[in-house]
Amino acid sequence: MRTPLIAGNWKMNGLSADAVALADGVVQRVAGLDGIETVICPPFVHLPGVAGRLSDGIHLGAQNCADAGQGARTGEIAADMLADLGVRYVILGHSERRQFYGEDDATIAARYAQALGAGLRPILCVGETLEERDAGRTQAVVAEQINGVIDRLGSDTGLGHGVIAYEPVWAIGTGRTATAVQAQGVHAFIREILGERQPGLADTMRLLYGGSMKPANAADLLAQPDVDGGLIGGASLDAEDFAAICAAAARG
Ligand SMILES: O=C(CO)COP(=O)(O)O
Repeated sequence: MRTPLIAGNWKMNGLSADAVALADGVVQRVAGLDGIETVICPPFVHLPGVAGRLSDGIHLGAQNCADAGQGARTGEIAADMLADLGVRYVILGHSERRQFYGEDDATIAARYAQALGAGLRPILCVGETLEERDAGRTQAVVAEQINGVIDRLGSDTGLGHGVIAYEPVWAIGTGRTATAVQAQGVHAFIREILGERQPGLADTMRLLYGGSMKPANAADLLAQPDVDGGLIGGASLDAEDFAAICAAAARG
């Protein structure tokens, strides 16, 4: 039995007062929901402010962590610094990191290993561009992104207690969502890859869908057998919308 997980990726939004107000709004609406886990991932600088506002079942997440331990890495944040603030999850390999900051499988794997080492739960993001989907390469791209990390982690640790988020790039911030059938198809394929590469995790690892998930389409997506939750961007900036998605996950 996989507990549904709904994670809000606030991306690079909000000043400190906005972050606290949004966290309070989420806690107020989500705290009573049973049977789901909720994560909110504010920008780094708001982590301490938000940490003090959370309640049971609502965890703190970060949007990245460094590919090395503490030391000479200007501008980066080490995984143990995040754990020290009470962070439990960390988003890694988001398509915006891949696209705008050139993160590749090697750096993502190194970040993943750092996160596991600090006791964080990585949320590894994978997904194809529209061009890749149109060229029939969705499965190849997703397999390459997952295997690229597994190969570099080595077999001892593997993906550990991480989570995979399937986020088709063409659905992020576009209002264009993958249909429930499209999402389920890729999620089932990811479970097949896990079955081959990490058999112990194939049934237990949670697979999130991300890309224009909103209250109106959440129930349909979350009803799919291999969709265990969502990674929410735009709708996570509105406490009511985010809570409505959490409620859909709790009902499903
Ligand atoms: O990138 C996302 C979450 O990480 C999805 O963003 P949107 O929900 O705004 O499409």
